[in-house]
Amino acid sequence: MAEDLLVAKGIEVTYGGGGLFGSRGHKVLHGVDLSIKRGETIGIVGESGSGKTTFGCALLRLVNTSAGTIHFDGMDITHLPDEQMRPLRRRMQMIFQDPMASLNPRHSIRRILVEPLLFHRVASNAADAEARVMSILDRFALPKIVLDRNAHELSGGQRQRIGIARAALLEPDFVLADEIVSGLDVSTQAQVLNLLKDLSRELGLALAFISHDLSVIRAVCDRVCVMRFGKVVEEGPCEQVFAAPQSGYTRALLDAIPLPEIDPEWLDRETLAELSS
Ligand SMILES: Nc1ncnc2c1ncn2[C@@H]1O[C@H](COP(=O)(O)OP(=O)(O)OP(=O)(O)O)[C@@H](O)[C@H]1O
Repeated sequence: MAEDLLVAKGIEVTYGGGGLFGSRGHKVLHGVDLSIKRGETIGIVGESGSGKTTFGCALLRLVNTSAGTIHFDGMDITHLPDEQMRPLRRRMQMIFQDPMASLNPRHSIRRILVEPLLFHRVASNAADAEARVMSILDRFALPKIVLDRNAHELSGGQRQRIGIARAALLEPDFVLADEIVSGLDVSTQAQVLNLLKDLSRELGLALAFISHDLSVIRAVCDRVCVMRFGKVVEEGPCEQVFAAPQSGYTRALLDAIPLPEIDPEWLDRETLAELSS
């Protein structure tokens, strides 16, 4: 059985607090436990405000935790100082819902893809970086011309693929994808999800997929973790949770979804080819 890559135990996060009047702040995570194995894809689902993004950010050490522990690849990173976190940053990538917000609008796509490769020393020199970028463009079915464009000159689906390519180029062990397909039309969603699934399989990377859309989670994830009010109310293999949810909240979430927009069938290549022909 694959080993745990990321293990979070008893995570608590409080926003605000302190200040002039000594406010206690707003506690949004109340002891969240989750472990993710190498090569595993886990979906984190729950209504708006349930704490999904906060939890994802806590896993990546992007927000401070007030209690709990986070282990990455066997190392306790809960309070690791920034300079010791830096080499781990390459291995823990995040892909955002709005790629426009994460792709510098003043930089060409070439620069956006090449610079992190040199910064993190994944590529040994500029020529090596360029070669790696070229091969991922092919892999992601992106035309070479996008390299000379800026993010606002691309389509939403292309931008999202660039966001994924930038993360994948760094050869991470863990990728957190936060609502990355919610702004895309259904067939583009399927293409983006397909790419991520393939990458996770090929690179053996662990993928945490935050979505409020249960059909997306069901289409791509091995396991699902259902959150409500900053706690995990249910967690287990997707098939099991979708077929026989144990918590009333999960049942309510499932009952509330309309017929799935993304049929898992859509994720096979032949269907995709049919769609795009
Ligand atoms: N930087 C912040 N400062 C203060 N409160 C915050 C901050 N970020 C999030 N919150 C609050 O924390 C709670 C959880 O927010 P979070 O974004 O983690 O939930 P979510 O489940 O990801 O929601 P959504 O699906 O709408 O993105 C919400 O009440 C939100 O208002």
